[in-house]
Amino acid sequence: MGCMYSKSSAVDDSRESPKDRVSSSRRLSEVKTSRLDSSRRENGFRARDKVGDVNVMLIDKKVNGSARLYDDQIEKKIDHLQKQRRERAEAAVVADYPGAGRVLKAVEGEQVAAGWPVWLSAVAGEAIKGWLPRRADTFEKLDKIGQGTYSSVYRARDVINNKIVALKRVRFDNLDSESVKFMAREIHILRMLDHPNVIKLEGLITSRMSCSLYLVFEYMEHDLTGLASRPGIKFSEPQIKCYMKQLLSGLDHCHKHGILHRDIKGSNLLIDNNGILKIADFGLASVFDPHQTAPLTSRVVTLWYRPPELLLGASRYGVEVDLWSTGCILGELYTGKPILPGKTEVEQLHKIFKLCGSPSDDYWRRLHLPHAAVFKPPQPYRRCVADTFKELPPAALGLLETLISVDPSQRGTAAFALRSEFFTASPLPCDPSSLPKYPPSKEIDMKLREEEARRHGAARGKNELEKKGTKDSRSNTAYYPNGEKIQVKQGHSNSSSRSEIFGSHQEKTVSGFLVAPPKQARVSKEPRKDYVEQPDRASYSGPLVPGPGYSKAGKELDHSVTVSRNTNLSTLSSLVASRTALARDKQKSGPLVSDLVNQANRFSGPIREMEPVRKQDRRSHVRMDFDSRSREDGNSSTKEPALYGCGAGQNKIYVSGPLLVSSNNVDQMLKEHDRRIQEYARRARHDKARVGKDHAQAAVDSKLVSVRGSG
Ligand SMILES: Nc1ncnc2c1ncn2[C@@H]1O[C@H](COP(=O)(O)OP(=O)(O)OP(=O)(O)O)[C@@H](O)[C@H]1O
Repeated sequence: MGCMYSKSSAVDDSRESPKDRVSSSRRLSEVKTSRLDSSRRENGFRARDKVGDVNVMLIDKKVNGSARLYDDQIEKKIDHLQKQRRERAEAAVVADYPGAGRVLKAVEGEQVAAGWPVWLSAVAGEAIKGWLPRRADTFEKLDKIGQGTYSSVYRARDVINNKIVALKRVRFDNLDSESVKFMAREIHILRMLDHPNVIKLEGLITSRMSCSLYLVFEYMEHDLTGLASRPGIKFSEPQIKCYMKQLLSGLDHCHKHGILHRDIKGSNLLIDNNGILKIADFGLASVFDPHQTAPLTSRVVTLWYRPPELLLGASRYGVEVDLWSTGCILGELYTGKPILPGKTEVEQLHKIFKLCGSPSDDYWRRLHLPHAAVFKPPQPYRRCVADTFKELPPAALGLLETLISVDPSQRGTAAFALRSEFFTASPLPCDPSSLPKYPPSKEIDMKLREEEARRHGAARGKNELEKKGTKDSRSNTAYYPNGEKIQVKQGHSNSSSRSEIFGSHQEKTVSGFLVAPPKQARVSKEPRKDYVEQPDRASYSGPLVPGPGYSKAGKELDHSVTVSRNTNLSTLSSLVASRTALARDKQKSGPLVSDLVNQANRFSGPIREMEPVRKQDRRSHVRMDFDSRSREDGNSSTKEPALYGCGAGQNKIYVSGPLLVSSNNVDQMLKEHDRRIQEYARRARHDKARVGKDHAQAAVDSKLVSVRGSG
């Protein structure tokens, strides 16, 4: 039953009163009002009709021209619409990350009672379902063993189970549900997989009040990049087969469970002391849709391992993307160096076409690739895989030919590869347990070796500066854009974490972890021998060594950086490296070609969203394209040293940001940039979602108006 109300005075508006309502005016004192929460309803009031004992809604007549009454029917309608909207939002979460999404409120309550933080349970209840969080003080952090773009990884002792584990601290913003969902997807996918060649997630460390999360993994002593870059290591054919067999078995398991890894590369293939290889880092993994209904992003897979269709912008793809990367690993294991080390997406594609032949007309017709018009080479390239890899045993070449087919449909499957002659022809794969035992070796160790060598280089540069009267020899010198010198602390990329870990002998660190006893800390403080052995290898870019191609697709930066000639570009993300090289090149060979710039900029795709960063780009441009290939083709071996060779002693890095930092910190700086770009992207997504919500709200509002009108 409804009555007329006015906020300011009694109003009789018979136009608005259906017959079944009592159309008498009512005094405001007869209703208990509360302002509706949303600003979009700033003129609306939720109210309780004390007389009729029903929920009503008041719209302030000052704005709407007349006082309106909405009876409990309309209130129900609002509730219903709001509920629908909530359900749709929840369904969207589940569709995005099937299984990783929300759980029923009751389950959420149970999870929070069990110690999970609300922000996690509310967004990713499904991913943590059935698990209890582990407490930080049941682990003793030992040392930092890995630094990913999204994470830091530590070796730690699980004091309850008395075993060594790896703790991955994932970087995300717990107040941003998109960011939490992204992280939850990794957890959810890891929980779906159970195979000896896939890393096992053993638990999660967090607490109700915590805003961070650690993933607990079985500990793996090596990664393939670190292992392969160790001085003196050359894998035998049975060993290569052994690693390849394990990689393909793990992949086969992922693919059979509908998971695409989308970042297969050496540093993500972990190896333990028993020679067991496990695929790790599912941060970019995705649930694979065999019917290809939902488009996927093409900005995945680290550049050197990225298949041509992704470089061309494909958004419908499947297991073949992982098989391409696997082919690159196979070639690399045999040749001892990356087979397609492009510095930019354009150059990457060019290298692929030069090696694998340019795609057929049928390919372009069938695949409808977004960037086809721009990157279709004007003249065809002949495939020369067999010539290039003629030293490879025939069975290995056969498998390589299949895996790096330009046409994704020719790459087969992991199961198919496992049945290939490569694994049945002599010599057979060796048993993992027969593999040699190596001292711990990780990509990070290799980076430390590089850094050490860079410091040597910096010291040489410093001597030159000292000759010119520069005094400070202990701190790195950095410059403001105006050329003013600033001092920055001598930085080791791990220094803060190391001091956190080793610097205190208190029982627990601030983060709640136990710390290693002093004795161990002392031992660990000693520089690890393998970090510094053969520092002259630092510029070595041999097998599975991270370089520009190791930057993840979504993490490529697009801002202006000029690096001195003796900065090791292998540590820069691809776009930065290319721009760096080009800026150098520009100094040497005059102006850039603007149409190539436009072409390259068109190719940068979604990064456009990050206008704040891109605005700084204008000064440097990507120069590589198919027109430049003639220069490169003609003299590729001499051109690259010209771009990337080590010149004499400049130690400054010019960045378009506020600070100019020295080369020792470039990794950290780029990582920070990467992080910020991720942040921008996340915010953009978040804003988009908010706009979506606003639209939904507007739809509700308009429905209300029409209900009101018809009422
Ligand atoms: N279970 C583990 N045992 C030992 N080391 C590990 C383990 N997991 C990861 N690491 C080390 O930490 C590094 C970073 O981990 P991971 O690749 O999972 O993080 P990420 O942030 O996704 O990194 P990336 O930017 O390379 O993708 C790895 O290259 C590896 O060396």
